[in-house]
Amino acid sequence: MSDRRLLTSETEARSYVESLASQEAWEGLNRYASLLLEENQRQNLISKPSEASLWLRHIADSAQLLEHAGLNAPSQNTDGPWLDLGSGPGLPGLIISILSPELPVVLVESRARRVEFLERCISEMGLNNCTVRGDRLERIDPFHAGIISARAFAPLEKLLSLSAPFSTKHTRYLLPKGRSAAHELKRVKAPIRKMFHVKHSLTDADAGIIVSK
Ligand SMILES: C[S@@+](CC[C@H](N)C(=O)[O-])C[C@H]1O[C@@H](n2cnc3c(N)ncnc32)[C@H](O)[C@@H]1O
Repeated sequence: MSDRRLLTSETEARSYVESLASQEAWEGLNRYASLLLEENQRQNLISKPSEASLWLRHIADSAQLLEHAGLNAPSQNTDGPWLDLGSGPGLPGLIISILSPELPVVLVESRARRVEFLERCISEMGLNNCTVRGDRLERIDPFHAGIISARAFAPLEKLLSLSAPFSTKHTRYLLPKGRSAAHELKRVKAPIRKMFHVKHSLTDADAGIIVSK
């Protein structure tokens, strides 16, 4: 455990994210951080205590998914878009779309005020690769996603069942599950369990990301 990479401060988190970003993306992420903090005064997008560690707790925590996306691997099917379920304020989907402007990203979010915020961010930052579906996932006509992410969306079994119409055998799941990752994976049936493993999170020594093999 001790040799694991771990980000422990806002400064480290910002440097980490900057290392993944082009100049344009870095400016976009800083703009997003301002918009998010401003909007958080009007609606509850992130917890108030986590505002002070926005880059560590939310932005770096989202950005690290790119390390597990396998986007440069020839075997990775990127025919379908990156689909982010229950995006809330755009975590992680909007962060991914800012960092990867060539990658089509679809955000699904059911709450109208959150959808309005996502649409405003997309418009103000000119994110041509990102679209929002403002509805419950269950009501959206299925399409095939290359990658499916979901952060704080639903328990694993429910998440897999809701997202099944959007996945193929090539779809990669990236599911930041906080401190419950290993426990959640243990609780699902063996055939499903074998399709996933848990990667360490860079932002919390006890947190994990459930990733499909
Ligand atoms: C706990 S929040 C997490 C938001 C964000 N992913 C994050 O990490 O901050 C879960 C979000 O999923 C949305 N949501 C819950 N069930 C949904 C569904 N069936 N379809 C679409 N969105 C849903 C909620 O409105 C909420 O914004």
